[in-house]
Amino acid sequence: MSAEFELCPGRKIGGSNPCFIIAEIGQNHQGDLEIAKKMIRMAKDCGADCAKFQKSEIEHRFTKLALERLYTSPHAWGPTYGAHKHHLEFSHQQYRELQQFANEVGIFFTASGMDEMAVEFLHEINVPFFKVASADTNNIPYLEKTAKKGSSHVLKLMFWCICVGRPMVISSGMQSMETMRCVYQTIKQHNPNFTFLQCTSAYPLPIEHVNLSLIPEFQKEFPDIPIGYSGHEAGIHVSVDAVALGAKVLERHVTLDKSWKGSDHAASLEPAELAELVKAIRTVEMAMGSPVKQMLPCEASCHSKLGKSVVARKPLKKGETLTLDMLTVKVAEPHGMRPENIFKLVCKKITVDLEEDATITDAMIKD
Ligand SMILES: CC(=O)N[C@H](C=O)[C@@H](O)[C@H](O)[C@H](O)COP(=O)(O)O
Ligand SMILES: C=C(OP(=O)(O)O)C(=O)O
Repeated sequence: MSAEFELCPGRKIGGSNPCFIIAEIGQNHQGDLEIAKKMIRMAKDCGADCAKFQKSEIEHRFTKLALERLYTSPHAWGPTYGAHKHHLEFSHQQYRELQQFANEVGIFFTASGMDEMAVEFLHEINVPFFKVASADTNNIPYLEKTAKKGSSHVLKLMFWCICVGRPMVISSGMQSMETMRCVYQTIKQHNPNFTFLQCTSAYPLPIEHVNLSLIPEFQKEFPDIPIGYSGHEAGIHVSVDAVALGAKVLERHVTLDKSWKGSDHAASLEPAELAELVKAIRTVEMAMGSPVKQMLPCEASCHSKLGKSVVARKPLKKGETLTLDMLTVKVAEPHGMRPENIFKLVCKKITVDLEEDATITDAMIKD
């Protein structure tokens, strides 16, 4: 069972807690605040736990030349990458409005801080946890500063004031396991509460590069943190499988319409798919059930109709010493000794006369 911690007020992840589902609105709002609000409401209506955005302080995230780069993609919102990114970026005031809206709707609200200044802002508005996008996962100075950020959960004990780090959800796209080990060591020094998400950063992600088997591998490498999955493949099935393999956090891009302009829409889930995904995850979690193998009360009726017992293969005389060829296994009436115990009867004495097919019970046996 993986470690658990409180990711958002009153909501733990890891252990046997339900998978925490993040609806990644990202930049699928097209730069339109009203669409962003519709998407927050949609995420809530579909049963997601959290609505997430991507916050950049553009001049801190990109170099001048990167912003001046021509962006000729059909998904471009401007002639240069800078113009494109500015079109998609909400202001601080707009973020506060979205946060307030999410609060009213009743869904957790956060964003990936796409640079250190963005993290400062998210800290200021008191998001419940920091999401580290894959592109920053090997940005060690950023990780150190982010991990050190105190949270609103400040415990005041007499003269002591203990700051518990704001939890972190860290994606692993474009990274190696060696880098992830270094990330683990970096974060762990400052913040005990974090999770790694298996992620491959391709949009849409070809199924052969999903590598779900990395979920148990991550869990082996880092047994004391919960592991999750950030998926960019089309459809919902792989994400449900990720949960069956132990993902305790699941992040998927969401959209109001996959055909819209924008790099992420094609690999995103429309509302009906998100609702189906949430339902399927809750179903598979229930189906994962218990690791203890035993006959369950719900199997009693099947067992009573078709469960087998040890019976006499031929007529037996009171006092006879049993050998294996005197016994067989059948669906019998009444039920008797369980078949797995048949070998224990060999060399024991039968204390009653029995007809062929008669059920053998414990009470009929003597050493
Ligand atoms: C790696 C990373 O940050 N990926 C993000 C999260 O998955 C994406 O949402 C990008 O922001 C998006 O694909 C960028 O698209 P464009 O370049 O058209 O603005
Ligand atoms: C890029 C992001 O996520 P991921 O790396 O998980 O795709 C993000 O959270 O902005």
